[in-house]
Amino acid sequence: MSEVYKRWPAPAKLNLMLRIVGQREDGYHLLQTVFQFIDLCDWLVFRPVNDSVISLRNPLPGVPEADDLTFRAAQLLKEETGYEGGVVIEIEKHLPMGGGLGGGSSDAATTLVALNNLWRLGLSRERLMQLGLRLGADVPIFVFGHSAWAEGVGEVFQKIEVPEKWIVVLKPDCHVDTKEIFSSKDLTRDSKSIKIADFIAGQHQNDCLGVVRKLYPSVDRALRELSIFSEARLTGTGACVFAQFDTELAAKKAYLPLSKKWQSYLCKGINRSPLYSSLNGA
Ligand SMILES: C[C@](O)(CO)[C@H](O)COP(=O)(O)OP(=O)(O)OC[C@H]1O[C@@H](n2ccc(N)nc2=O)[C@H](O)[C@@H]1O
Ligand SMILES: Nc1ncnc2c1ncn2[C@@H]1O[C@H](COP(=O)(O)OP(=O)(O)OP(=O)(O)O)[C@@H](O)[C@H]1O
Repeated sequence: MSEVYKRWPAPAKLNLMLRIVGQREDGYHLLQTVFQFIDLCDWLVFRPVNDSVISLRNPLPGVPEADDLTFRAAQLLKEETGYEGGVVIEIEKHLPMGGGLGGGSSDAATTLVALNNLWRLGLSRERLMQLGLRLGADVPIFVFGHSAWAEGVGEVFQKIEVPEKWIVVLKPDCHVDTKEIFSSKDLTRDSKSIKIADFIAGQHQNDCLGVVRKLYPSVDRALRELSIFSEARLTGTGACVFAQFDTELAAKKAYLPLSKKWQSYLCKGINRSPLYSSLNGA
């Protein structure tokens, strides 16, 4: 009989606002952003093996195994701890790639948290966040596991509670390159810092919006079509755009017509990552 292994969730995130307030000497940008998760997830399975090899059961099309963030996260854990075992990783991919929903980063964070548990490594959440940052700026929030006001390059967190609204996400048919947006000469890099209270009062600006709209006309179209129903925003550097709704009914009224034309998702904002409910039930 084949063994049944646990499935670990890797949720998507949204940036409910994003301000660029400076730039470090290494080129990375200093941000103020608000992260919230949505109940749309990739699912990962980790099967222990008797040798020391890390492998992917079903590598993602177009992503060489050694570049996959789950592979790199597992390898980093082995390097850091000297752990000698291996693992086969299986990814059930649902999150669109290059959509600004942080799918690859979330897969990496789930790998760090799950293998820390399965391999009994005993690393603290703080340490896993530091390791995650070496894989990408968006990895630490998924290890943190709670909605947050974030500063630094997006890795210094303060827990916040954000209304858990219904959300419609549209994925325009393009892949936005985060690096390209952050290297644009037209990017606003000197926004004034604001306070959490300003965000709560309605400051939802995303400083990447102007550059992304100009370079990617389909993002511009998605924003215009979604804004007929509610305030439409860009997550991260895109390509995904989203709008919040107070009721499921209102969200469906937007989702139904838009989903005929756009790759779209009807989901809910969540303040606690399902990764930790999964860990506690491990
Ligand atoms: C835009 C956000 O999605 C907001 O959550 C993230 O800051 C991006 O996070 P990410 O996709 O994990 O990005 P990384 O893979 O670390 O970085 C991609 C590229 O974006 C630029 N980058 C990223 C994050 C940051 N705070 N400043 C930057 O300038 C860097 O040129 C970097 O080479
Ligand atoms: N497990 C993975 N899942 C998705 N992409 C991965 C993975 N591992 C590596 N990648 C690479 O990372 C790139 C970005 O993918 P991802 O889905 O994380 O984009 P994103 O949602 O725009 O991320 P972010 O919001 O962090 O910029 C992909 O095009 C792919 O080449």
